[in-house]
Amino acid sequence: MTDIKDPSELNPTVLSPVHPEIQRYLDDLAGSTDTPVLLEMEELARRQNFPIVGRLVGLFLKMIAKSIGAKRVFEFGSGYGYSAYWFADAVGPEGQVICSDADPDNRSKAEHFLRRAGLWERVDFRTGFAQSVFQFTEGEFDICYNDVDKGDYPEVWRLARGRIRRGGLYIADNVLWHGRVTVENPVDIVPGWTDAIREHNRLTFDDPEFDASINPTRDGVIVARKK
Ligand SMILES: C[S@@+](CC[C@H](N)C(=O)[O-])C[C@H]1O[C@@H](n2cnc3c(N)ncnc32)[C@H](O)[C@@H]1O
Repeated sequence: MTDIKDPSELNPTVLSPVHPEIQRYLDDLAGSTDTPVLLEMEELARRQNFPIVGRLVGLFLKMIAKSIGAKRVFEFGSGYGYSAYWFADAVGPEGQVICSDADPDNRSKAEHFLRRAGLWERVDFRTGFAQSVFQFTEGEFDICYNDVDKGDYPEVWRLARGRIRRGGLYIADNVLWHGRVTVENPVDIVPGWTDAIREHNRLTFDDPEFDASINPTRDGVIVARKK
């Protein structure tokens, strides 16, 4: 999959939806949720410049997953399990989070972290192309979560939307793409990604079977509830 650096280093047009002082305040509040495993996962992201969702979005994912009583979650693009940590926490001991990632090394790291957090038993981590893994996985989901390469966002939305139960959620990260979605000719990390995200957001908002909204935390998280 495409190896991305921090987009803010690569694009002079990037915008943060949250003022830095407010961001610091929110980060400070969220510090009360520290655990040794979370701190290690976040430190690894900093060291390797790996794009995890971060603490505030993690807390948000856990809260909305719990609020609909989610028990079965599919993740497209799991990295080394940081977002899965929050979903696995939310689904409880009877629940399951099916993770997918192209890089087998990410699976090993996820096992290392999530086992220590007592969450690995709730995770079924499958290595491969996420869209194929999904097509080989049967059944409906309470939540489908999309965090793959951004050019694939419209495809993932089209795949996922029909397999979410009524009252279930479609969630995708990075839907503001560091502000590029607002710029006419953005400097893109990979040509076409901004247009793909715009198409994805439009498709999601315009779908009559879903109610959609964007939480502008970090890089924007879209949440669409199936009616
Ligand atoms: C943004 S990171 C995921 C971060 C993770 N959701 C988190 O917050 O901890 C994207 C990951 O998805 C993987 N990836 C991207 N596109 C993929 C695809 N189509 N199929 C499988 N893996 C993919 C990349 O290798 C990378 O590990």
